[in-house]
Amino acid sequence: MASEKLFRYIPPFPDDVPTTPMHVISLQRLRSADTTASKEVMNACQELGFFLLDLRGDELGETVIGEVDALFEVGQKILNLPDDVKEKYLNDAPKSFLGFKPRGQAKTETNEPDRFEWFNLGQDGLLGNTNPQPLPPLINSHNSLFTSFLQHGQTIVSTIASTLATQLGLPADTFTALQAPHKPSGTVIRIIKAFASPDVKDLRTSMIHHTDFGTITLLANVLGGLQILAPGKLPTDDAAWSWVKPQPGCLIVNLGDAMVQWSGGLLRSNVHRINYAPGLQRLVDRYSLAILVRPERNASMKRLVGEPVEGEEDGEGLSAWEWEVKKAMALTKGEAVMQSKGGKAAANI
Ligand SMILES: O=C(O)CCC(=O)C(=O)O
Ligand SMILES: [Fe+2]
Repeated sequence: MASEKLFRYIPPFPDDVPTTPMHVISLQRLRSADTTASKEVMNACQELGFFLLDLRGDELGETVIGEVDALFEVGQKILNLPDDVKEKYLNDAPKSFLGFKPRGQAKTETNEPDRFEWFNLGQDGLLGNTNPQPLPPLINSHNSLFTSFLQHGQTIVSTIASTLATQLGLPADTFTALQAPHKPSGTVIRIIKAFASPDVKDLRTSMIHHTDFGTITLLANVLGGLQILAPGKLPTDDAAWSWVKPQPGCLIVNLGDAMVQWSGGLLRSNVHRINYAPGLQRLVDRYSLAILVRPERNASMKRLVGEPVEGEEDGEGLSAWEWEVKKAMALTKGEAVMQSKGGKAAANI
């Protein structure tokens, strides 16, 4: 997450909206294998599938805070490039999700066009795993910043993944070995612009509710707008949604479906969405930044804990790439049920 600095120039997050209670876990304590912090990560990943990671006071964390600040500035410029530049780097969905996604390419739950744009910058091109991704000069000129942010983010992801493996009684490198940054994968850095919602008659979702496909997502928010669905509730239940209040110096961490699959349902990927920003925050455009880590293409999606359960989705025999294509196809055919997966009911935090 960004430093205090970026929070100074935005309308305040209101104090009269329901917010999601979340564990705040210190990166410094996690990196020194602190038992309490490790158990707390495990609990958060079973109960909600989301937690806040406090980067402050850790050398790597402080570096990432600086990189997030710099990337928020660049990201805003990238997402405001003229349309004729963006058109040259459009994604080729569903074949490839790299590049710009224009506003309205997907639908919201009311079947209306979505209200966000994004740019997906692939890890493979950045780290030389494949040919470079065609990039606008504005991104190319910041290649080293994007690359170091990605590498630092991957170090954080690997700390979380090893903590979870150890907590599950597996060898520490169980998950990290399946998502090595130098092996081809669908891992991306994503910058998002969710448009302001000035019209009170048109307060609706920007990005439809979903779970992330991959393993671990690191997310930097400054403005509100991200909402989490309470475990056990239906997305159609308005009262079941609460807002995430962004905290300076903290990243939002959430697990994706691949971690649920590998852990045989012990870990949780929770439904979330981008709604309009709360209070006066809805009057300004909202930018966010994420690293969405996916398993390497050839990784096995076999569950590593417990036995397959009849009737439950099973990746046995599938590679990560085949598993992702199967999921993407189900999504486009409207067959996918966007519901939280795995985990156990939340205790009071
Ligand atoms: O921008 C955000 O706060 C969330 C974005 C998100 O959920 C996603 O890109 O998968
Ligand atoms: Fe997401």
